[in-house]
Amino acid sequence: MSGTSLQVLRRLDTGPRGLTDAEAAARLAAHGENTPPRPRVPSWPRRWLRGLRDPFTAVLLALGLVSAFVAPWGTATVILTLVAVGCAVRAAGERRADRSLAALRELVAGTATVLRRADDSAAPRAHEIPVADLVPGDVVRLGPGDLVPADVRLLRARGLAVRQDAVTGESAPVPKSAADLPEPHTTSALCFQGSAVVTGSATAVVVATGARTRFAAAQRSPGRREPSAFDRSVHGIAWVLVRFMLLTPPLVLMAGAAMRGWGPQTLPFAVSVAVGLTPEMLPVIVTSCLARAAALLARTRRVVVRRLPALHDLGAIDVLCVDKTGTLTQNRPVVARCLDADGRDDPEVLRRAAACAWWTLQLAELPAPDALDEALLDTVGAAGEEYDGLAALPVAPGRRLATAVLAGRLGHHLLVTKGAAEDVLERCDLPAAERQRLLALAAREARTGQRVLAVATAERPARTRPYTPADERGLTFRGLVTFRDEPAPGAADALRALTALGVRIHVLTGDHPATAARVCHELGLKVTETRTATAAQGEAAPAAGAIRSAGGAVRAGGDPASAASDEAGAGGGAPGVRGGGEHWVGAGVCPAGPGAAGGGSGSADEAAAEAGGQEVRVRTDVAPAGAATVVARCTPQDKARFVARLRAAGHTVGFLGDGVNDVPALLAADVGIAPRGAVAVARESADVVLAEKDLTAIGHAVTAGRHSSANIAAYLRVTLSSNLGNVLAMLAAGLMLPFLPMLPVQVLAQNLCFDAAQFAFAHDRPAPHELRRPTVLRPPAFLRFITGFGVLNAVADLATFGVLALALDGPDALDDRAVFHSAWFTENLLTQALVMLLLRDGRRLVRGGRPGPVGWAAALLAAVGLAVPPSPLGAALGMTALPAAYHLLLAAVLALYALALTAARIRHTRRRP
Ligand SMILES: Nc1ncnc2c1ncn2[C@@H]1O[C@H](COP(=O)(O)OP(=O)(O)OP(=O)(O)O)[C@@H](O)[C@H]1O
Repeated sequence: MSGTSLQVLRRLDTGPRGLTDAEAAARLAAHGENTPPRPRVPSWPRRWLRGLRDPFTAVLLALGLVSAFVAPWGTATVILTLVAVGCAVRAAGERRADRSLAALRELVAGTATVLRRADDSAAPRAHEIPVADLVPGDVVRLGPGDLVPADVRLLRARGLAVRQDAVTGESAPVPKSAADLPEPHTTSALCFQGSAVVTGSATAVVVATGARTRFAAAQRSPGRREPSAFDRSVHGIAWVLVRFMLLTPPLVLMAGAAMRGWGPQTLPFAVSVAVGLTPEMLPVIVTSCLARAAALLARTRRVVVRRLPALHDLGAIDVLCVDKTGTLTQNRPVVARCLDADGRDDPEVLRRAAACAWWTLQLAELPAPDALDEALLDTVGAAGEEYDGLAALPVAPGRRLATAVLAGRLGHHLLVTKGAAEDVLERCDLPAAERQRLLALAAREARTGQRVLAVATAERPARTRPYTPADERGLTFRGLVTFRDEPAPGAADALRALTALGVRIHVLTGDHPATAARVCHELGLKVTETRTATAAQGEAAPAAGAIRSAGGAVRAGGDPASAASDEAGAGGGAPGVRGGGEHWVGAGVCPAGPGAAGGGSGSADEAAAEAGGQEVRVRTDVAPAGAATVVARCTPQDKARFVARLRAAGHTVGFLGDGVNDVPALLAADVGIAPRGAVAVARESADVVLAEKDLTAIGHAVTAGRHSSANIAAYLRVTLSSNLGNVLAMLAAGLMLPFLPMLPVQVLAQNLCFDAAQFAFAHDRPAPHELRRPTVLRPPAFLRFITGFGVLNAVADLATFGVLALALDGPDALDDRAVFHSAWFTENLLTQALVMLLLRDGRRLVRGGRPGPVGWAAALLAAVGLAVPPSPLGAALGMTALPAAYHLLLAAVLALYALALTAARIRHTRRRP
């Protein structure tokens, strides 16, 4: 919307004081709710067609089409039916999952701060209202972490920068200003729905809502992240198999041609064998497993999984990085003490800090005070009213201090600065020794677990030129204010549960290291290492920041033994600050929970980082399993870099954070998790959102992720080793026999039965030990497993036939093709049923006296295997009834196979680390 801000206000029939309640209600009725346009629900055919993009289904389709041209219609029909049914089941699963997620999104819908008046004469008041209730003409306030709730025209803005990639695709923050500029530049005064406020604050008038916003027109989702752990492993396995599948038909063809010359059925048989190898139900079973678990989590724990594969990644995480304030603590600080430079109580320090908070709040027009400012104002009241506020330089991501410029004595301005002790003292005129002493004083307070702000002032000659951070120099130190912030309820239990699940905790915080270490201690985490991450040059260079100690002393390689002795030096395990605070390097943390082992003996799992040309080695695996590390004074980029390094070192990393500072790390992690109460942009960036306060839901979500991953893994293990065994046996038999070991249609029918039985895996319950550690599908280990068991399966198949052929009527029986085909069909389904039961990795066959879903499915599969050959369906498929003696021998052979399978599995389990 073009024009000056005044013209825009007039056109919208509103004013800078906002609408009255009655006007807003009338406009809501006229314009409708400000609900973001619902993502277009794909139609059934579209969903169905999307299923064809899956590599297995695509290969299957190609094989179906080939056989339509070269084979009898039966083969092509069975293959194409498989494709059609697979796509339909998958589309139905996705639709169900989408519906339950859409309903859940309501649970985490956002709010906006709007100025409304009771009637024309009343003063405007800031209200927090649901975003859906905004109307054109409303005046809203925006602050860091907010998602712009509608298309707005800025009326006033301070230091505002927004990320508007959801609308325009540009991912770098864009500066915005309220200035009335000529036509081509007016977009700098517009912010679009779906943009995220990175820094600064603003007051703006709503110009468009709902379907009339730019976001509705663009319908773009925020920038995609790189493939997750889940995508990586499933794709890894899928592509190996697809290659193998593509190789199978030529191999079968060549073998067949060599043995029997080209026959009319050789090509269809080759195609069927390739189909037999395909785990075509993989996408369907993956979707069903994940969708079921996500729906259950939402219902029972109110955990919203916004991206289904994130559930698998949750099950795979071995490291969870958490921020402290608002996640491990309540972020409801209360002023505890105010002290002067000598550590004596001094209420004047508190009054100055509160004056700074008051005027920052007024002048920066933040929609809500920052929690520390709120605590100051709660204690002192409107402390700044005796001054006149002139300018404010608020806190921003990567900037740990705030300054208010007040009118001082005649002809002078008074700068009041409060912020992180290191950052404020760095800007004070002080001898180095005095600075060290004051840092030690701050560290002493922090060691009690309190949050600490330093306060400083400066008097300057009055001027009209605007103030910038460069003016925060030559300050006079006034004292410290400390705050208590209680641990979040449930945080200790949640950490204990995660530790018991084998997840290591790293605390990444913007706060003082000693405060963070103390909070960890109170939550039952024993600190094994604490580091300080500092941006190279304060707030000016967050991008160049690297993890290093505050005093510049780099903790190179972090020797675990020295971490342990640091800890002793800091007071027998109590986390603490040594050497006056600034050279705070390392004390350690170890969880007090199960699996905790003191000290640190991790292997040298290191990642390197460049810091201003200087190579800094950062240990990512210092502590033993379950132990925690604290990295303090992190900028948002430090947090993201730490997460990225852990991922590069092979960990699957979750990040739990609630603030605008946490957004880069939420996006950098395999799984971003936002707690209830997180700012809108953090919720929007997260894969998983907790709708309840209770952090213990994370442990349940991790278990749910492991549950579904374990089922997917069991399905893959069973189906792939069985399919591979069958294909190998068929290839070998094809070379030995003068006829095809099975007719193509029989191969496909048997495959169809097995596929149907596999659905039981979506409903299975994994063995308890599978839920106790991260579940990662590692393609190489996986492929080794299926090759080993596949070969065993093939040997069993061939041995069975050798024995049976000899024991029945001698080698001549092989001439009876129908008997051979029927025997193979039955044997195949029975061995597949056995594999389903025995390769499930320690799961019980029977629970509470009843077989589980996989038990029932295996029984049904075996029954089909026995019943089909003598039935009319069997006759239609070219099979015949088998002699009774065959069944007796088959039972004996199957018993031997079951023994061999169990022995091999036990051996495999023992060898596994
Ligand atoms: N309103 C404020 N005024 C002055 N300084 C502040 C204010 N809020 C925060 N700070 C300073 O900035 C530091 C970093 O704040 P930031 O929001 O990055 O992290 P945090 O809230 O302390 O911790 P976490 O990263 O765990 O959420 C704080 O420790 C404090 O020293």
